[in-house]
Amino acid sequence: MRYPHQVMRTAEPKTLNRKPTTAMWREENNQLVRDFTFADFSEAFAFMTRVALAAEKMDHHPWWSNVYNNVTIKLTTHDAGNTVTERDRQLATLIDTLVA
Ligand SMILES: C[C@H](O)[C@H](O)[C@H]1CNC2=NC(N)=NC(=O)C2=N1
Repeated sequence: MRYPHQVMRTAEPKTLNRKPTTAMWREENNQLVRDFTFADFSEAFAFMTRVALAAEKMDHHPWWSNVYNNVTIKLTTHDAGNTVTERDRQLATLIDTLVA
């Protein structure tokens, strides 16, 4: 049986468990770069929301761009003169767990 609040629910958050079709991180111009392609904008933006919360917790923030279902993330440490540091590698690893 369904309770009223269940009837009101919208679609299941299927977005959060789906694997994107991506290559892994590459190092390019002193940045760790990874491109992600999702099924649609909702999936891409759900992913970005999760990354944003994780980044804020780490106090380490991505450069990123989003066009519809594509997200590109570039990680570098501006406190270290825009070089790749352990903090970038940690955030990359964390981001990987959010799409796994
Ligand atoms: C003051 C603050 O902790 C720093 O500016 C943090 C915030 N987020 C950051 N993010 C990134 N990508 N590089 C940094 O050097 C950095 N530094």
